[in-house]
Amino acid sequence: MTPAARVQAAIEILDRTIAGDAAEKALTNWARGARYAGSKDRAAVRDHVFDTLRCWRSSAALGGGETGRARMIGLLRGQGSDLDALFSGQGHGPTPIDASETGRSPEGFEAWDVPDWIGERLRKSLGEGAEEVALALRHRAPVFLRVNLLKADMKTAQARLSSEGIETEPHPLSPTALLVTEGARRVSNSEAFVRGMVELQDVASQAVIDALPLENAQRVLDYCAGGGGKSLALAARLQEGVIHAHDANPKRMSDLPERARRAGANVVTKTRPDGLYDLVLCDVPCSGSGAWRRSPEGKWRLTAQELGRVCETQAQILDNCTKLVKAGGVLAYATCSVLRQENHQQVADFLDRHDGWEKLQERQFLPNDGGDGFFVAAFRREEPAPSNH
Ligand SMILES: C[S@@+](CC[C@H](N)C(=O)[O-])C[C@H]1O[C@@H](n2cnc3c(N)ncnc32)[C@H](O)[C@@H]1O
Repeated sequence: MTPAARVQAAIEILDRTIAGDAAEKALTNWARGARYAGSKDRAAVRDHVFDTLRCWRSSAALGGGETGRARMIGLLRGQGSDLDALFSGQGHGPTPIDASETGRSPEGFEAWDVPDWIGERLRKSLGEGAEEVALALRHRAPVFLRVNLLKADMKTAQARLSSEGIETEPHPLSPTALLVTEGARRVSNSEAFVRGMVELQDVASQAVIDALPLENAQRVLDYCAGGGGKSLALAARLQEGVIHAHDANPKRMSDLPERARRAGANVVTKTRPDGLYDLVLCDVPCSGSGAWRRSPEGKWRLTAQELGRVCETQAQILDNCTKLVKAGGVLAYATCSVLRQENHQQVADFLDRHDGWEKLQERQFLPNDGGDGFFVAAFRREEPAPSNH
């Protein structure tokens, strides 16, 4: 496909998303009907679509309209691309741009590429830092790997990846993280990956696990395990002992036993928690605002009501999990959000609702630190006072 034909394909896919299809579905349907498209074409079309979704408001302003075509013009205009070459009307490319498609500079929250109400929440949550975070979320997320210390050390994993054309460098946010600088698309078929030496995992997600006080922990519960990314990272940090992985929707854990086998990790899936634990991690459902670089549609779909509902679920999960922690044990709370309401506010509300818990730490990671936006907090359950009898 020519660069212009890729742009035309992206325009059609964006129009499908405007009509209501999820972008992934629209991309899959397009790829099924486009047998002529090679892997590089598919990757380029996908990049156009997701770049536009990240910059949905600014691209509409710059492109002078709300259609797939207008947004694509706006995106490319903002990137400084040669619009005349791409919109020449030749071959399978889009028709030339006419005088009505001029556009204007985006302003205020339009330029931040967030809905107004989210812009306000970001300001309340992050103050002066809000704009930098919003602007970071307009860009593609880097690819990070976690070196699985159960199978390899950092140097061995890096050398192995390099021999397969995947270049990496360590990242200061986590001692197990490698930033992929070349060959990211080769990772999932590489020997290093297939043999469990590395996992795909965001650096801040790794840093959340690094932050947990796991010394002396024998029994650990990952209460919202999902696909199990954090369960596997927990298992790699735990010297001895077992990780129980649980999820309200157990189907989400269906690949976890195979992933754990490949990683050599002691992770057992559980439909119900089993007894009391030294540490319970609640990696709760959230707005996903810290990960909007990867899932940009969430940025435009989230509503204030939905955020309110998610916050209620987060508080309920924390409350339920208090019953699962041993005296002296730790309850940990994590989100991939940058919104105060889901993070510091939940911590403050939890401490208001529950006696007998001491806050050990809370930390916010921001997308401009390199990884996704994440938040982690930990509370220790106080030991009962010794009786005088
Ligand atoms: C943020 S995701 C977990 C991601 C996962 N820990 C990882 O690192 O890959 C949140 C998970 O919580 C689960 N969940 C939602 N409500 C829950 C509840 N009330 N109890 C337990 N899990 C719940 C969802 O099914 C989802 O898999």
